[in-house]
Amino acid sequence: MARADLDGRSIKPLTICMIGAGGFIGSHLCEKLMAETPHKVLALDVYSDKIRHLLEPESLAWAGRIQFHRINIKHDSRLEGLIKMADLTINLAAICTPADYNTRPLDTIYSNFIDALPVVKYCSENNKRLIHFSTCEVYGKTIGSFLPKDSPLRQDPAYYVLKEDASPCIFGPIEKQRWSYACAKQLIERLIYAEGAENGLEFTIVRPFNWIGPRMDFIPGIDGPSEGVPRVLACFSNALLRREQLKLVDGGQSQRTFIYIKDAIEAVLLMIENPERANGHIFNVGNPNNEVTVRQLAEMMTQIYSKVSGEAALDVPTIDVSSKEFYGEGYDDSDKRIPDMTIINRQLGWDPKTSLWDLLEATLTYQHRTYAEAIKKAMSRPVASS
Ligand SMILES: NC(=O)c1ccc[n+]([C@@H]2O[C@H](COP(=O)([O-])OP(=O)(O)OC[C@H]3O[C@@H](n4cnc5c(N)ncnc54)[C@H](O)[C@@H]3O)[C@@H](O)[C@H]2O)c1
Ligand SMILES: O=C(O)[C@H]1O[C@H](OP(=O)(O)OP(=O)(O)OC[C@H]2O[C@@H](n3ccc(=O)[nH]c3=O)[C@H](O)[C@@H]2O)[C@H](O)[C@@H](O)[C@@H]1O
Repeated sequence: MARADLDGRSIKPLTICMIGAGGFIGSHLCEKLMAETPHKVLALDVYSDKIRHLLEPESLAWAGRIQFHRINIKHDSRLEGLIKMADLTINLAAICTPADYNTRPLDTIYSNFIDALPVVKYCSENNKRLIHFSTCEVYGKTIGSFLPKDSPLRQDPAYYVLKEDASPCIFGPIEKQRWSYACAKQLIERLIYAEGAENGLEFTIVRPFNWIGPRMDFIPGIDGPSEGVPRVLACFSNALLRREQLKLVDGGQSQRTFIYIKDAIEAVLLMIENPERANGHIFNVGNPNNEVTVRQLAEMMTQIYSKVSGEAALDVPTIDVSSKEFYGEGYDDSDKRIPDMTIINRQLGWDPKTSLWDLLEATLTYQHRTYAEAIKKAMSRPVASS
């Protein structure tokens, strides 16, 4: 049966240039596009491990519809040609782990702003549609966080719900280099918006709110550097797999809404296949029903991992650490992130489905199956003597 868009028109097969296709979100998007659509993907990245199962063997049902190009977009003259060959470019490439923002601020700013510039330019000059991945971090802190602790207004959604077309972007001072990422993302959003306004670029900007699931980041010492600090899902998974305490930064009081990657990818597919409804828009993509403090997240993950692995949890499963100890000088944090869903709901009729419990159970089952043996082996190896 021919695929139809939300307005009943049949969808023509597209060629998509996906930059950063080998990452967490890219791997899920490629999987969905191969399994459920006729679209072709030119997959650009410096790594391909997370999409290897889609590239080999050549007998796969979608062979010929996905092509990997090992390209660093910082310096590769093939970029423009690949964008020209495609109907649509999706840019996911970025440094996007908070441990880097204050320790490698230059790399962070270059990656999120400077390196994205040619992509925007080539799309604009060649009249190609662009879906660019920004972040919910562009909202920074909530207005409510500046009110007195006991102010009743803190409970009023007007002071914390984050709306694409109304909320301000509130970052800390320059010396808090945590905001280097958010600020670079904000500027590239403004540039894309301006290309749309002045030069007619067809664009959609996505602001993900803590998408999580299998293949997110890496487990230090197993499929990433031992000293590396991934995002919270992988940090907590790593501690659970090693039977270590989960570290709560500054007491784990910050709040987040987590969304299952598979729900979020449905929203991206709707954007891809409904350009008339998605062009010119900025979309929050999150799950406002899945809010927890980081401490609650740690408690839930501990309980679920115990169920999944059959191992009893530690007597004291968490430990408090200061942000300076954990991330170093210049760290700062978003206090609360509730996405307003009005625009995506109106334009694309999309809503998230999966509860936090269910998504953590699916994800931790994957983590256990994928890493438990490798961790056991690594931990039983004698430490090399100097
Ligand atoms: N996962 C989330 O919840 C989340 C939240 C907010 C924003 N985002 C944004 O979504 C995008 C994708 O995030 P992700 O979670 O998949 O991250 P990821 O780190 O898993 O994926 C990014 C990919 O981009 C590639 N890349 C980076 N620089 C490159 C370069 N110069 N040339 C070629 N490839 C390059 C990396 O190798 C990596 O595979 C990023 O822009 C990120 O800022 C993600
Ligand atoms: O995912 C998003 O929507 C955006 O937010 C993330 O930022 P953040 O949520 O702060 O990063 P996480 O590593 O997921 O941390 C969440 C919270 O857990 C805390 N944390 C993290 C790791 C840990 O071991 N312990 C711990 O308490 C952090 O301090 C933070 O308050 C990242 O910046 C991006 O991937 C993305 O743009």
